[in-house]
Amino acid sequence: MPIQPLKQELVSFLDPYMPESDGEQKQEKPYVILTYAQSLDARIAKSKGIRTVISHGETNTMTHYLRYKFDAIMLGCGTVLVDDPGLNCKWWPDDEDKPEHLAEISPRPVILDPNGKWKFEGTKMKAVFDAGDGKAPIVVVKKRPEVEEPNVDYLVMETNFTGKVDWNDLFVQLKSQFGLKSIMVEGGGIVINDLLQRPHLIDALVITIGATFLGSEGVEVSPLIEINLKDVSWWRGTQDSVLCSRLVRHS
Ligand SMILES: NC(=O)c1ccc[n+]([C@@H]2O[C@H](COP(=O)([O-])OP(=O)(O)OC[C@H]3O[C@@H](n4cnc5c(N)ncnc54)[C@H](O)[C@@H]3O)[C@@H](O)[C@H]2O)c1
Ligand SMILES: Nc1nc(=O)c(N)c(NC[C@H](O)[C@H](O)[C@H](O)COP(=O)(O)O)[nH]1
Repeated sequence: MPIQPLKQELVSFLDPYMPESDGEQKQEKPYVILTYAQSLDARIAKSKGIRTVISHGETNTMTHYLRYKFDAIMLGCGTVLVDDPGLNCKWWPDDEDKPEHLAEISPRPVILDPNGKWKFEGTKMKAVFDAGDGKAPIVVVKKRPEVEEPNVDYLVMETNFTGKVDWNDLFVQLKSQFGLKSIMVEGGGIVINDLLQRPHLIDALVITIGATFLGSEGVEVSPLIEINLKDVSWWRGTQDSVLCSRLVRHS
């Protein structure tokens, strides 16, 4: 389905929080933003197993604009198993022709799946890839699968006693092994709550706030510790608003 035109004011609103387009970024780690849509009661879905639309058409297009600007889009396996997302980019500049294949402008999906629960085959992401409209994923696993899927790259990483990989190591590996200089992390709940607690790893937040309550059974975004924001800006749309900010880093 085609997306709405991009509200032009969103370009200048987002600009201070975007990665440098070409300049060589000197740091070891890619430029990382955390971006998601939440309800007024800080829920990102009605429940773990339900794909829930929170964004208005305007902010849905904004997400595609972000996909255009970033090298990679990262999600936990909880989200890909429930939402079956395509993760490609359907937006390109008005003054450019439609790309022959949307894969050219789409970010590389990165799926966190240490226990190998998700398969590329049979997904919307695979159908999009087969049509030339999206890139094949990098899957982060703790052990290389016995049967590797065609076109998938596996990044094997150690996990700690909670089954998690070290975020800093992960970002550094994604840049050094795959050349990913910028990553937008889209969720879901476990990933967002974990990363919000690591302000030193997050370069910016882009949060859509929808005019809805999803209820206490919903997937909640609420980090264990207090997190303070700086350089805060707001954009107000027809139905939802967007907050951009940086996170205060602990000394
Ligand atoms: N509104 C939004 O913007 C938005 C965005 C994304 C997802 N969602 C919703 O979120 C829900 C899913 O969230 P969730 O919390 O169940 O799952 P999730 O997507 O956060 O995935 C969690 C899984 O990712 C892996 N993982 C997370 N951190 C890891 C780490 N550091 N190292 C290794 N593996 C790691 C683990 O296997 C973990 O079980 C769905 O309902 C989805 O619709 C909403
Ligand atoms: N920005 C945003 N607003 C929402 O209301 C919502 N539910 C998501 N959720 C993020 C989740 O990862 C989705 O599954 C993919 O964003 C879908 O991606 P596709 O359109 O299939 O490419 N994201």
